[in-house]
Amino acid sequence: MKRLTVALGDRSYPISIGPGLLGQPDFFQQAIKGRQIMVVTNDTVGPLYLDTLVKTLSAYQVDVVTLPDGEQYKTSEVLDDVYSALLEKCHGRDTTIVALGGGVIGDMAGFAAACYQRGIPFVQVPTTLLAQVDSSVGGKTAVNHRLGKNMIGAFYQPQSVVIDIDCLKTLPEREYRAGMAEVIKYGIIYDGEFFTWLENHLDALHALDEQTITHAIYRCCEIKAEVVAKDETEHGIRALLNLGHTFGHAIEAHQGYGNWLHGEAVATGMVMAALSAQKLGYLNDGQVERIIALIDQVGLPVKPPQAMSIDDFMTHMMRDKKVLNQQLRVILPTTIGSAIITDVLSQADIESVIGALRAR
Ligand SMILES: NC(=O)c1ccc[n+]([C@@H]2O[C@H](COP(=O)([O-])OP(=O)(O)OC[C@H]3O[C@@H](n4cnc5c(N)ncnc54)[C@H](O)[C@@H]3O)[C@@H](O)[C@H]2O)c1
Ligand SMILES: O=C(O)C(=O)C[C@@H](O)[C@H](O)[C@H](O)COP(=O)(O)O
Ligand SMILES: [Zn+2]
Repeated sequence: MKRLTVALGDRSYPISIGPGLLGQPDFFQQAIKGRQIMVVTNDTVGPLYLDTLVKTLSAYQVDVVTLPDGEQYKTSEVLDDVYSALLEKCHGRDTTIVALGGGVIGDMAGFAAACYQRGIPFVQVPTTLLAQVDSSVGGKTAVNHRLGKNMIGAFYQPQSVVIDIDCLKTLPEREYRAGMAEVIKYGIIYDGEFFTWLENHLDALHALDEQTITHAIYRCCEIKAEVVAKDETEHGIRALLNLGHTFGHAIEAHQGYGNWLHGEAVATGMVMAALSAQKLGYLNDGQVERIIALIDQVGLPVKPPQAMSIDDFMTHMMRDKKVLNQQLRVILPTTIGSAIITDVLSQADIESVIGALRAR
């Protein structure tokens, strides 16, 4: 078992990573103060892991709300079901919400916890690779709006993150690949050695070799914890975690939520960012090819959707949360292992990047 801390003063919390944690009461008891729990899950993850979790939480009064599965249900309307379940069962401010699922459930349950009775505690139990390496850590919670990703939300930190790596054994292949996009992101923005390590360990990672996958999850959480501790509400370095997301969120919203998975859209977005960086002279040809090769080897898309025009991209990108004074700002790598936020990328640059990728 490995443990990390997200250091945020009196709101600091642990991240525990290991096999079988879902069945171990200790990891929950340390974080849960009251007697009541509301587990938020979905109709795919519930049948797989709810029984184990409820048994583990047998010292508490546990209620469950099961949401429909999918990015298209990450909405204010569906979130209302969580509030209804809490009210119907008379949950008060001492209730803890436990988010059992991937990033969609974690983001929604976290936002419900931030809002219900103006804030109740919550615990993240991420069950996808993407949620284990990224979304369960750092306190970004949200739902989508039809006009933009994660547009309604709050920064609200969990009490604890419990990562049971055994959950990955039931994860569909496509979801594993989507999670790898965020793993690769950490290598590009923060740790060139980790990027090289990924290039050399793809097979062991894919086989879910325990030591290898634990190392990858640990390193991603370590980087995220360090970044979030320095800049919890994204006024500086935290924006780097958004590499590929300005392009990626545009793809997700334009294609219809759930048609491109978040990780798939971010993968293509990172390729677009790499080509943009090459165009501006930040990355050389060899670095760009390494980024594209790793993303491609994992089986992630490297080209934007054929039907998406430059205007489609710009419409969505100008609503991105990093836009400042109506000026587009994107994250671009400056080498493999570091990145910057910049406002110098023009619409013409982006158009030429899209053209170059389509011609490949
Ligand atoms: N808050 C953040 O910092 C942050 C970071 C990255 C992504 N996100 C958000 O996370 C979401 C994407 O998360 P995701 O990739 O986990 O998608 P997801 O939550 O939709 O889960 C992917 C699929 O896998 C299923 N699933 C989950 N765990 C499983 C398991 N162990 N076995 C079998 N099936 C399982 C789910 O039911 C779903 O069908 C997006 O909404 C994205 O915006 C948030
Ligand atoms: O934690 C962060 O900060 C991130 O940007 C992580 C991203 O992987 C994640 O997709 C996040 O939800 C995007 O945030 P948004 O502010 O662009 O909606
Ligand atoms: Zn993301």
